[in-house]
Amino acid sequence: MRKTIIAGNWKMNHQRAAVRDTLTALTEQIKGGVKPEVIVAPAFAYLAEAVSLAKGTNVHIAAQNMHFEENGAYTGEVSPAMLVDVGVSHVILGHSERRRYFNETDETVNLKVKAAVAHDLTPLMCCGETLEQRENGKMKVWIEGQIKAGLAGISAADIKKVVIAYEPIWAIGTGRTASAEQAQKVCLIIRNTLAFLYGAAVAEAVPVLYGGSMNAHNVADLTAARDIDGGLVGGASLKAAEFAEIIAKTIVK
Ligand SMILES: O=C[C@H](O)COP(=O)(O)O
Repeated sequence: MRKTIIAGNWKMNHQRAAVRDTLTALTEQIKGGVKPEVIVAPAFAYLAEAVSLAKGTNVHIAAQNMHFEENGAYTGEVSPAMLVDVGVSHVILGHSERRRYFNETDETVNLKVKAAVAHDLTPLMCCGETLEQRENGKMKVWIEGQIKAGLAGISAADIKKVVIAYEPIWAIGTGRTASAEQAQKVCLIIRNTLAFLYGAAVAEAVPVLYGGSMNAHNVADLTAARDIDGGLVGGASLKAAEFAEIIAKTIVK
């Protein structure tokens, strides 16, 4: 049975007090009854504090990005070893906002996925198509390409340490969610691509999440779908009560 995961990506939101308040309230609200694995990704500046707040709770802390090199002259960057050093366990890689605003490519995402796995950080590797690609019938080829390129050189043993997040760009922060049927269709394309690369049994073990305007109203529908193993939640993860409701309503299959 593969894991069900709900991850909150706080993006460039929440300063110290809000990080503290939201995490404290969240850990309190999900105490005891949590079924999916819960991950929260605050901004770099607050990772160490978040790790310390989450210690002994059901919440894992993720970074929203990292560099693939160990160290060196890369002003402004953070290495995998630094994340491990502060107690971070997961890292979001290749988010469409990183690809769009910071020139991330499938090649750099691939280097980061390899570096994450080498450091025992669990990568949440993102993929997703634009509305234009979807409307032009290019979604399938695009998604398959992102998965193959992002995972190039990742072994069958290491893919089991990877989480994939499908985030249609047209659904991110727009309030326009993909229907469960649309999201399931793409998550199945992703699983079939994993099966092509690693075999069906391995593909069955890899969690594939959906992200894009997920909220407490649509999470049950989305996570009831066979190949959707949870969510990568943006806006609706910023308030503890709303995020806790999403977690509570997630279907663990
Ligand atoms: O990483 C999270 C996704 O970009 C989804 O964001 P959203 O839930 O605000 O649409």
